[in-house]
Amino acid sequence: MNLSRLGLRAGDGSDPLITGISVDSRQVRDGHLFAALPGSAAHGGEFIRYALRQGAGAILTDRQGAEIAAAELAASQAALVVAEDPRAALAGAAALWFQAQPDTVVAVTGTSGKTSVTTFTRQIWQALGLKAINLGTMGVQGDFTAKLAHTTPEPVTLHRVLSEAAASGVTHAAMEASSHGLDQRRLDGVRVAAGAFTNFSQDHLDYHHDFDSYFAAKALLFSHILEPGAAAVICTDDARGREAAQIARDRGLRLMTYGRAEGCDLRILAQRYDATGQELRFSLNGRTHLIRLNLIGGFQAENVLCAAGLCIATGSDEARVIAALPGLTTVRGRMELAAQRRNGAAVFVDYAHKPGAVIAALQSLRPHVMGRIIAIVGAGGDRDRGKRPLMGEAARQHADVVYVTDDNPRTEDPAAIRAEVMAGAGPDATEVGDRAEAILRAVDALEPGDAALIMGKGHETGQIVGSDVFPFDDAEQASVAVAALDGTI
Ligand SMILES: CC(=O)N[C@H]1[C@@H](OP(=O)(O)OP(=O)(O)OC[C@H]2O[C@@H](n3ccc(=O)[nH]c3=O)[C@H](O)[C@@H]2O)O[C@H](CO)[C@@H](O)[C@@H]1O[C@H](C)C(=O)N[C@@H](C)C(=O)N[C@H](CCC(=O)O)C(=O)O
Ligand SMILES: Nc1ncnc2c1ncn2[C@@H]1O[C@H](COP(=O)(O)OP(=O)(O)OP(=O)(O)O)[C@@H](O)[C@H]1O
Ligand SMILES: N[C@H](CCC[C@H](N)C(=O)O)C(=O)O
Ligand SMILES: [Mg+2]
Repeated sequence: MNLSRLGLRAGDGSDPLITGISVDSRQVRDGHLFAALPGSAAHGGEFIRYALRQGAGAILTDRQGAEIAAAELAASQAALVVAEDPRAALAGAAALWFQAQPDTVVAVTGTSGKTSVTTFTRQIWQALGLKAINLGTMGVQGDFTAKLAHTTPEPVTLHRVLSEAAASGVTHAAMEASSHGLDQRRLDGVRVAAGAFTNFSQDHLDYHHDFDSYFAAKALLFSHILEPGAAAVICTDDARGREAAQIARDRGLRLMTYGRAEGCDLRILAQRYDATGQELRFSLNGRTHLIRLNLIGGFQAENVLCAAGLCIATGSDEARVIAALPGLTTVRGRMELAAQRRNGAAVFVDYAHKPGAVIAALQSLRPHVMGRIIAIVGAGGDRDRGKRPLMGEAARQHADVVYVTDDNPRTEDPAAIRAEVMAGAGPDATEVGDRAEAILRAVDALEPGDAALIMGKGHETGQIVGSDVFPFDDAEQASVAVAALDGTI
């Protein structure tokens, strides 16, 4: 495909044949377009010289990138495209390069719940007989599978995956729109039929610096990505959700609100919890429905209604969507029932890895449990240290028994991390460095009616120690512990 067919124009008017697109100089091959993007650690312009050496046929960058590599560019035959916003230009080029995408793509943003909502959306579509995928933190799942390194991949990977999925017959895709992804224009070339906003709380302030710019990134889904006439499914329980809804209205989107507040199009009216799930009473456009969800945690009802809203807003039959909800199954590592003792006590695994999530996970488990909640908590190395005592404290306040253990110590001293978590967890907490042993001891302590909640790793399958990754899966360890104690799996 020629450069001009990718929506790009070289300064000297040349229009070379492009053989592929790369954002990393190390992946450049003969005739590739290399996108040299401004980065946080470096400017991609620094790598133009390597890209040229690897045979790049064209360079897409901004003015700064062109200046950095001025000498090398002058000495080369490669076409140079200087764009005001090279990330947006790259997104457009990647979309034109790969062309195909599933007919219906929806995108979900919000601090928590993106993986859950996209997974439920995919499950509903499949239940309706459609070929569907979800795409995000856990890779691509459903009727087409692939591994991903990012929640929202950069445009070349994103469009490659979308076009491969479409080629394999997938017609429906639900993707996570991370705030990094929105801010970096990774989704700009995707035709999105509906967007959703789940909720807003503290996260990623290292990147976005303050709450307003973090929100502004999320709001781009409604102000920028979705075209007028597309649908917006928004939880209006919090002030930021209401702000997003206003943006959607102003843009001429078809707004569907959900939540607990009066006036929501999809409204949670009541929930009743038991050991294996919950009964949910909700209304849709004024009509009341009562269904059973085999899902643990009050917040999953919000995620389910969001998913239902996305399906209905993109044309699925309302009655069939509602009929599919009782069949939804737990998302891997999100309040997942991992194992059960012979005495009935349950072991759950959840991806809560920040203080707010620890509180939400423990609070949402409470009404399902007659007896005690035994929490297993730890914090990752080489990450925000401030959250460690807060996570310990959250466990102390919202669980009955607390075990503090390791969670991806990475390059830090695991004992030092545990000490910081213990500072919040208090003197009654038990420190057990080895995560498998901590799980075994917690499972051993379970009495009838109790439940254990293993937090922090969710779907992860490795424990990162130094630069090594040791196979480790919380759900599997829970089963192993139950088998060791009860002689069954
Ligand atoms: C902070 C951030 O988002 N960074 C993204 C950004 O790169 P950067 O600014 O870090 O890149 P850099 O290291 O400064 O290098 C600048 C440029 O030079 C290029 N380069 C670099 C080295 C080289 O040898 N050759 C080369 O061409 C890089 O590809 C890059 O384009 O642009 C790159 C290319 O598009 C992304 O791969 C990179 O994601 C990094 C790896 C990352 O970890 N991002 C995370 C924080 C992220 O995006 N997370 C979100 C949300 C997760 C969540 O919700 O928890 C996600 O969607 O996954
Ligand atoms: N609607 C919700 N409200 C509050 N907390 C939630 C909600 N949904 C999920 N959570 C909590 O957040 C954790 C992560 O959920 P999920 O993976 O669905 O979110 P995410 O937005 O994809 O997160 P990430 O940005 O880490 O990928 C869950 O394990 C649970 O503890
Ligand atoms: N996206 C998050 C996930 C954290 C998961 C937890 N298990 C940890 O390692 O801290 C991070 O990399 O900070
Ligand atoms: Mg996610």
